[in-house]
Amino acid sequence: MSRLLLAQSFTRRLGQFPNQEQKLIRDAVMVLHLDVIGGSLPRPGLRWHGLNSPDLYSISPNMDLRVILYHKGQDYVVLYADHHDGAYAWANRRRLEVHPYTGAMQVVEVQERTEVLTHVEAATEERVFYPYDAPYLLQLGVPERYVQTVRHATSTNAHELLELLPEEVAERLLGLLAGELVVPPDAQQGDPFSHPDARRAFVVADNEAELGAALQGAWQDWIVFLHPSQRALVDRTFGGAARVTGGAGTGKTVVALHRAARLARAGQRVLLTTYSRTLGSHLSERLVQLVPEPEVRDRITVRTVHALAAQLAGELGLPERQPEDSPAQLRARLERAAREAGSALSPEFLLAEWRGVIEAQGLRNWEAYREARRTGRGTPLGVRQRWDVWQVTQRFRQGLEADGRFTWRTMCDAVTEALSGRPARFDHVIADEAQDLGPSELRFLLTLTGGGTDHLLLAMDEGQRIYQRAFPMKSLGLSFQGRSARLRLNYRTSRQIRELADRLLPGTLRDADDAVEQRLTLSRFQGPEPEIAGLTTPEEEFERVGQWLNARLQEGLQPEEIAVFTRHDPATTAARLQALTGHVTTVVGSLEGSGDPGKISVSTMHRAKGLEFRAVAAIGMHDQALPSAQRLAELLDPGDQADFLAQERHLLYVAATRARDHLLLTYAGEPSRFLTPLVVFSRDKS
Ligand SMILES: Nc1ncnc2c1ncn2[C@@H]1O[C@H](COP(=O)(O)OP(=O)(O)OP(=O)(O)O)[C@@H](O)[C@H]1O
Repeated sequence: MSRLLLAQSFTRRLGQFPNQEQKLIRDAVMVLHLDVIGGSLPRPGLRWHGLNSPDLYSISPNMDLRVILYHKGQDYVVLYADHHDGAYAWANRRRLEVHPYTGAMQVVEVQERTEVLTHVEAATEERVFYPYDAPYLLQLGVPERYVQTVRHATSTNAHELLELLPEEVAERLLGLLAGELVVPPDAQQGDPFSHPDARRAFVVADNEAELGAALQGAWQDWIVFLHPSQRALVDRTFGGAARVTGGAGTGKTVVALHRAARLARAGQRVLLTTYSRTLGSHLSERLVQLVPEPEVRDRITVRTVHALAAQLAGELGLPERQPEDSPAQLRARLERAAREAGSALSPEFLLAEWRGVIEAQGLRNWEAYREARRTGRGTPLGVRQRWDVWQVTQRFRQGLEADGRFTWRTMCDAVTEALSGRPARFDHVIADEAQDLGPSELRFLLTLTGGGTDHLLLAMDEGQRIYQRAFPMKSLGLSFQGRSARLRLNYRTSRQIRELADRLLPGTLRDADDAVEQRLTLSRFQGPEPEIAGLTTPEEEFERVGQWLNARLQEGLQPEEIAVFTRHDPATTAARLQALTGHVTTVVGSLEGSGDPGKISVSTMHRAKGLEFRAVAAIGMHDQALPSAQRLAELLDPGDQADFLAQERHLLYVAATRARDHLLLTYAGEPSRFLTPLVVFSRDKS
């Protein structure tokens, strides 16, 4: 029986047409579906037409539009749509081939670049894949016609070559570049479209309703076309706590969502959690799209760690208290406690000791603190000084309790204690942005599950740690040996923006457990070069950002597709930009209204986490603001300073990688020290 499949290259392209053209294309595909399923040939009105490339055909929704199809035997695959010339140019460069080893159907790009790459082989340059023999590369899914080209690729052209290859193959080769052992996928006989590699690129439209939904845009890429390495993480039984890592935009949140959905469909109780409120609401919205069945969604609780701790504190009957967690509030309290205890220790030092050692390790008595390891703290402390710290922090703790207050971590600790010995609340906990969860939060999450198989999955990126000092997970008894995977394909950010942002971080990151990660990633599309603008005065800087925003809007971007981030004071930034551009409406602070039609989002860089926009401007990136000079001046301990600087650097990485197509970074006066190497990089490039 005949069947109709849709390729990701088609669904992705369809969304880019204006509504009227989308409708024409949709109608033509629906008609084709009727004919195909009915067992007849495409009706003459579709103007079915064979092309030069083997097994490729076109149909014509009107005089100009063309839909490109593959047809062989019983299979019809809708591959692409475009205006006349664009469609045929696309088809001329494409072949659909069953891979001779894996058995998966692949869309292979054939074009002059392949030949160019074979010839640019410079005698002096190392050929990065040369150590791997042709049969192994073939087993990895490299299309046969590319095997020799891959073997001759050099470090200069390897990335360009990877962009031409099917995504799953590119990701495996990136793994080789990162020095990993890459296991070939299973070879599969039979239906070439059902191989896991092919399910990345093609989906069968089983019935008319499903096809209709797909064509209306309900089949979003991240819902339907999971990448094989994402799917493997969604489906895998880990047999213990597991971790998925990956740079910004590599689909960690998507994996977390799909895994939650899969487990809930199997009848399990799942907690899907994260640190920040903005990401929490983003997760809820996406879950509704991914899981239409309310009875399945009911088994998934989406809540931030702190909101859940507060809710459980209420349910468990713990004394009612209010959060008090801002550094300024806590410093003021510590200052008071030090005065009362007659201690000369600075509030800043005490706060770092409280946060980084006492709270972090959940220390409840003097003996434990006296013996505690103070990893990462720069100033050594003798017993006498430790006693001094302990006296002050105990006073501080009692003061908080007496005033009916809690810090979020003491709240998590209290709930963890109250939960001990009670039945597990969830079968699985999946935590996104887990690099920002501290030991108290993780201990709390661990007590929520019964510790069964797959009880915990952490999705995280060391390079985006902006709140939390790194700490060894093994101190909580967590090890991810053999249960850790890294995602390498960036779906969000253009190559140009990612390359710039990647320069903010070292190529290799080491976490507090001494696990080393190569950060190599690959973007799937290209875009305009990001801009860095150095101005003389803040007025000129605002002027420049205003012009840039206007230009984006004139290009056709919707205001809700644009965001402006700033280190401090988004309210003022929003007001000034609105006054300058006239038509900009602002959403300030919490970003809760982000994505509202007609509004450009303006927020702090901290609130940017987990979000994405087509265009992003980061304003005020001068050296007094980033790193925050005021906060830096308060830190006396070298360990605290190093931590703070790393977090501020990560903040710029987070802000820059929210952008999909357009990025502008501006400063007036002296550029941020983190920006300087990027300025040099962009200058060299242009
Ligand atoms: N398999 C896929 N196919 C197409 N798009 C995808 C796929 N997986 C993820 N995406 C898209 O890529 C973007 C980034 O995904 P996601 O937010 O999951 O990444 P992330 O690794 O959690 O990013 P960050 O760490 O920066 O928050 C999203 O727009 C998502 O829809």
